[in-house]
Parts: sequence; structure tokens; C-alpha cells
Amino acid sequence: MTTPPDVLRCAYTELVVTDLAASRAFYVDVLGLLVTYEDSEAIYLRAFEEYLHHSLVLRRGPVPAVAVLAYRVRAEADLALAEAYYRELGVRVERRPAGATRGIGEAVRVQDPLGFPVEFFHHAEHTERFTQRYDVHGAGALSRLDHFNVTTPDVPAARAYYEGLGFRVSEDIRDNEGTVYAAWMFRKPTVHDVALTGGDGPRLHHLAFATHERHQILHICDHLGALRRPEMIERGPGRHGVSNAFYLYVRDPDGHRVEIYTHDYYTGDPDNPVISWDVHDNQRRDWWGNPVVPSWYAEASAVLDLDGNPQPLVARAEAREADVTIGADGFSYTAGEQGFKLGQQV
Ligand SMILES: O=S(=O)(O)c1ccc(O)c(O)c1
Ligand SMILES: [Fe+2]
Repeated sequence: MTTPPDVLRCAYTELVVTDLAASRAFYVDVLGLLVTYEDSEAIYLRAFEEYLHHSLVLRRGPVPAVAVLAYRVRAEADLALAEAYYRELGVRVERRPAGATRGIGEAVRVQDPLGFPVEFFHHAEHTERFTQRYDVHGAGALSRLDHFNVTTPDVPAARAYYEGLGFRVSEDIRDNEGTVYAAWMFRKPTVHDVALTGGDGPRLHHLAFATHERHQILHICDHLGALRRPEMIERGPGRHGVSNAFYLYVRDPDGHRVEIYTHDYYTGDPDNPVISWDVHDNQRRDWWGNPVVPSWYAEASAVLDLDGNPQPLVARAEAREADVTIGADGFSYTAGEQGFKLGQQV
């Protein structure tokens, strides 16, 4: 294989939304993202610590979907490496001129081997960084985009593909028979830039923004309560087992899933130990043992191909986590000195 591009981190995604005003109310008024630019067709958003033009684009369209998952690369020269790497993989590759996406320089956009629309860019327009603009921060104050979580049928194959791009595994979920249900992979020195969730795919399971404080996550819950929109809270707040992050999952007006996430850990040393969880460990997905709601396993966002058409799904052939943990997490167990403790039954 040719040399892969030097990926720095996950950088932005573009979501197709059916009601731009309703989405603006959710991402700006509730989640507190900053508007870098907006017009009648699209809104370009960033979080408080971000100085590139955007980390999220909302584009008005007829069907909710994901138009691109974009990674920033270290230098402009990495674009040629990306182009050669993906041409050697035999997938569709497009060069995009600067400005093809507002605020983004020249880019390489591909349909990756897993079926996802993925873009690599270096140059992007700089804008004001609001790190200390506490006069503007709401109580929810998202600081930066943290990761993508993608649903894909074959987790080991997806892991090998991302390892080819220089990503490393921080944690995974597997069973004693060797089935891998999920894996977390990183370029920036945190738990992940991308997580691989075993399931029918390609789909986007969620995008995640980081906050600095747990109280900011709690405020978002209180804010949704005040709007009488508790149904937008899908899972959490809680403490993850994998990643150790404090988390909340909310669903936007189109059902796109957004995680708000804080307190994971540093992974930057070359000997960072991989943590493997037993799929039956009732604390893997919620450290307090709370069950995972069935919709969290079942639902995810469609992704578009490079022509803007929804990608057909490939069914997962191996066991599904929601099946092997009976219900959401009923009859799971947590092994320990006291023997097995059964998880909550749904
Ligand atoms: O539910 S898990 O603890 O496996 C988990 C860990 C980290 C994440 O970002 C996530 O979405 C889910
Ligand atoms: Fe996540």
C-alpha cells in the first residue's frame, strides 16, 4: 500500500436536515453551538474552542442523511497521499477545489471501503476562537467535536481499514468466542476519533461534542425539560464503562444522534494499553449498570454516496450486541468477587 495521509483528527460532518429552522433551534439555542455563517440552504456551526470555520454543517434537504465525515490532515501534501492511497484501494476518489465546502480549502473526498463519504482536508478558514468568551457561553458550552461513531457490519474489517490509516485501538467489546461487537480508534491522543459499532451499515450512529464539565451536560437535560422536549433525551446522562466518559445522547429534530461527552482519558503514548470488555459485562456501556435503550442499538443515520444518493445497507452477519445481552441489557452479568450480578431486566 502507498503511504496513507497523516490524519490529525475528526474535523467536521455535514448533516442533511429537513427543517433548517428547527435544526437551528436545536443546535444553536439548545446545544449552544456558534454560527459561523448561514443562509437559506445551510448553517455552518462550531463549538467554543474551535477556530476553523466549522465542525458541523446543517444542509436543508428532503431526507435526513449524512453527506460527509471529514478528517483534518497535517499538511496540504497529505491530500496527494490520500488521493493515491484511495485510488490504490480502488474506490471512488474526487478532488474538491477550495471553497467547494464554504470555509474548507482543497480537499479529497472518497467513498471509503466501508461505504462512507469521507473527506480529507488541511486548509480551512480561521475564525474567532471563543474559548474565553464566557459572556457568550451558555450553560451547555460545547468545547469541540470529539468523535464520529459509525455502524458497520464487520468490525474487524473496519478496524483493519482504519489501522491502515494509522488509527490505533483504545478499547473494544468482544465475547469469548472472538466476535467483536465494537471498537474505539484514535489519531488525536484521546479515546477515539471514530468508533466502530457492529450493525447494518454504512450508517452514522452518532457524532459527539465534548464539554469540559459534567454540569454542562446536566444543564442540557434541564434545558430540554424546560422546553417540554424530554423525548429528545435518548440515553443518559451517565458514566460510560468504555472511555470512562460522562455522557448524554440526544436526538435532533430529524433523529440524528448527538452525544455530549466529557472526561475520557489520554491515549498518546505508544504503549497505551488496549482495554477489552466482555460483551456480557453489564458495566461496559454504562459504568453504573443502567441498561442501554433498544433504540440506541437499532437506530442510526443513513449516509449518502458522492452523488448524494442514500447508500444501501449491508446487514451484519455476526451476532448483534442487543441480541446477546437479552433485551437491552437484561441478564447481562458483572463478574466479580461476589460471583455474577445480573444486570437490570428491561
Ligand atoms: O456505551 S459505551 O460505553 O460503549 C461508549 C463509550 C464511548 C462512546 O463515545 C460511546 O458513544 C459509547
Ligand atoms: Fe460516542
